[in-house]
Amino acid sequence: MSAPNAKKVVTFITGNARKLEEVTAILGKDFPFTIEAHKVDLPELQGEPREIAKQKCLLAAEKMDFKPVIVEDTCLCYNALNGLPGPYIKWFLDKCGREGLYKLLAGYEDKSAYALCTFAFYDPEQKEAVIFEGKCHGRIVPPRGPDYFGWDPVFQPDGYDVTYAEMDKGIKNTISHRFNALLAMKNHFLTSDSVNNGS
Ligand SMILES: O=c1[nH]c(=O)c2ncn([C@@H]3O[C@H](COP(=O)(O)OP(=O)(O)OP(=O)(O)O)[C@@H](O)[C@H]3O)c2[nH]1
Ligand SMILES: [Mg+2]
Repeated sequence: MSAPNAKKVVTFITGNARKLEEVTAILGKDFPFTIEAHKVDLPELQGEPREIAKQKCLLAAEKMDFKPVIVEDTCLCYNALNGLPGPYIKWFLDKCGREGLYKLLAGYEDKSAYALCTFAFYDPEQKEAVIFEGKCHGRIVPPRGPDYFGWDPVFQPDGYDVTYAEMDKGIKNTISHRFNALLAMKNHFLTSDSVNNGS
């Protein structure tokens, strides 16, 4: 049995170590759950971002015997392409590389884009996935900065003259799509009865 004031545990299911690093850094200590990570490569689903996150979350919950889990799905959306590559950015990055992600927009003047992060939390009491979204607007530029994380070198957030890859991690983690989605999730839990009652 856990101590009365022990934090509940929620498992973050992801196959991506970089995501986990950022989530841990952003949530810090003032999150009402203890985050445990579990590495599972979940299927890359098709469709609209919210529906993908919801289905991904239900698959993850099933694997974890319907305990509380969170998953996250990230999109990189080009305005000139009506939101594509969007949820398919993982394959575009894999097949075209970072330079290719920039060259995709060669025929378009509009280089604007947004990064979209969608978290889904499986709530065992409600038996449903609750969705939290966060965005960061910017534009697609020729790759600059270290190749540490995915498409970070080609995304330059609005208001900055450096890419995600060039900026200090501490700055990225206070303006990013992931930060904004986690802020929404954190606010939900800080006002949620089930967490505050310790039930
Ligand atoms: O430069 C980046 N900065 C970011 O902040 C970021 N967040 C995600 N990604 C990449 O975008 C694709 C999303 O696909 P994705 O959401 O399915 O992730 P994934 O399959 O790697 O992990 P997961 O699905 O097991 O959680 C994958 O290629 C990720 O590496 C990022 N790249
Ligand atoms: Mg994935």
